[in-house]
Amino acid sequence: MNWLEVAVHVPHEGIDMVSNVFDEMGVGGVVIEDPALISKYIAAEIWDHWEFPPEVLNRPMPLVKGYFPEGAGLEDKLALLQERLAALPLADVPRMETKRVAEEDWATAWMKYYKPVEIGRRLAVKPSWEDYTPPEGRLVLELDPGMAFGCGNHPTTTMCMEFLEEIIKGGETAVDVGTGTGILAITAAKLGAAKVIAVDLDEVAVQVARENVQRNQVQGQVEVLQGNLLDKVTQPVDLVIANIIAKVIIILAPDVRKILKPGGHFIASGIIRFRAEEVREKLQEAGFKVLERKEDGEWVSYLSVLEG
Ligand SMILES: C[S@@+](CC[C@H](N)C(=O)[O-])C[C@H]1O[C@@H](n2cnc3c(N)ncnc32)[C@H](O)[C@@H]1O
Repeated sequence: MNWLEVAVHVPHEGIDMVSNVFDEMGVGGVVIEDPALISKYIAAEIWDHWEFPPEVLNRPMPLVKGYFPEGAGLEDKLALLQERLAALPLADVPRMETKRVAEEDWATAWMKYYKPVEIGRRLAVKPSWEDYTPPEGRLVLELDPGMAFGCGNHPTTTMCMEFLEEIIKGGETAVDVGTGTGILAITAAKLGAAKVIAVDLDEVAVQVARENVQRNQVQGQVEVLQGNLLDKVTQPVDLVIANIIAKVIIILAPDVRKILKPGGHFIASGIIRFRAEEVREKLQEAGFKVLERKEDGEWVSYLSVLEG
């Protein structure tokens, strides 16, 4: 099925009114792009990292977008929408723009961005729909990311994989906090970890990670659980991996200390560069010695060890 995207340009005070018009017409999944709100969030440092093109940030007015299925009755729906927008108590009638969107573009557009990628000295990640023959000696992870994060194409993930390659000797127990697709837990298992608990808050990620664990036949080593940070973990482990964000790493560090065996490692990633020193201090305060720092673009990852 194809869809018609209707973008309505509206002043800030009209955003809720236009969303409500879409809702009343049975249009679900309304998208709001409000440059003032985005700028406010950026200024308040609510996001560690953001990527908005200048045309979104500099747009003079917010946009409210709704999606109509193409087919019989579309003209009437658009006429009704126009009528309802004209009746809103706003100084000017909001301007409307339309664009066709093909269903298959939505469903599969992201797939073209995922290609097989070789990571570190011994690892490779292959999306499940791509053909790839690894060079001798590379361990291949086969992943289908679905709606979860982590297909080996983000530096925060690849830096963790490189650390895992360095420290896993075989037989370790580990926890992967915020597992997404399960990529880091599966990496640890393929490198020889004996037991990995992979946790994510998001039930979609948990489902995707479980499928990827099966796909890579590491179900004997990796257990995927839905949970908040370390709330499902009680046993002491040799290694904790967390690729989340700086704020969460800071909160997590004292709890990681509680479940790590003495001399255990903590791989912390997803740290935006401007918060990297603050994270290092918090790691040290929590009793960790930072062994190595990696950086790639705006992102920093630390490998640390529990002292004492
Ligand atoms: C940046 S992704 C990392 C995914 C994967 N580990 C990787 O390295 O590519 C962060 C993941 O952490 C999960 N997450 C965020 N907050 C969490 C929390 N409080 N407890 C557990 N998981 C959390 C998110 O749902 C997301 O899947």
